[in-house]
Amino acid sequence: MRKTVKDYIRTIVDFPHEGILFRDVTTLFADPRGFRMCVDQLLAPYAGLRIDKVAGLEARGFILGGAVAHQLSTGFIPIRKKGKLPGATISQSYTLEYGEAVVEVHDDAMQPGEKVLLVDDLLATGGTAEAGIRLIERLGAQVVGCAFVVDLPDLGGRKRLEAMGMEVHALCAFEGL
Ligand SMILES: O=P(O)(O)OC[C@H]1O[C@H](OP(=O)(O)OP(=O)(O)O)[C@H](O)[C@@H]1O
Ligand SMILES: Nc1ncnc2[nH]cnc12
Repeated sequence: MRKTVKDYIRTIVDFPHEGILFRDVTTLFADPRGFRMCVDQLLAPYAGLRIDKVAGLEARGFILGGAVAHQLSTGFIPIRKKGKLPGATISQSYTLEYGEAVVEVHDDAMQPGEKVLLVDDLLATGGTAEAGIRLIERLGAQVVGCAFVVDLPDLGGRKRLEAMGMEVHALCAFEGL
């Protein structure tokens, strides 16, 4: 039987903490057929739509977002952890399992009215993606979709983003944490 995207994803038990099943996409990215399938499936719903920019969330969203932007012939915008971008930025804080984190984008990375596709490898609580969406919207651009390889539905991220009016696309789901 032909392998699906999900078949290429490796699960590491107890990383980074005991009790966590870490869904490791490096094995998907390392396989030429797997990586191509994954990028093709991520962008398929958006073929024919106007997309001005693809935004990727650090770090694994950069690998996917760059490939998707290349395929769609758009620019790529990195949304980075605090302190990494060299130009003037706007910042958005979000909640992690323990404490808070901050993501940033260059304040001239998008223009008002531009249509942006947000890409990341995995949707868990949705905190990271929500922070990315808020940054894009604060620049006056519009998020036309949020595309992920993996959804962890038990952590509620999809519901959280859909409650914000977002269109969420994920290639596969893993039940449990
Ligand atoms: O939906 P959430 O609960 O916000 O979790 C999802 C985020 O967590 C992971 O990144 P991580 O924060 O581990 O950063 P990294 O990619 O830099 O390792 C993943 O790549 C997503 O960006
Ligand atoms: N279970 C998980 N596997 C990989 N990345 C994650 N980010 C948050 N939860 C994760």
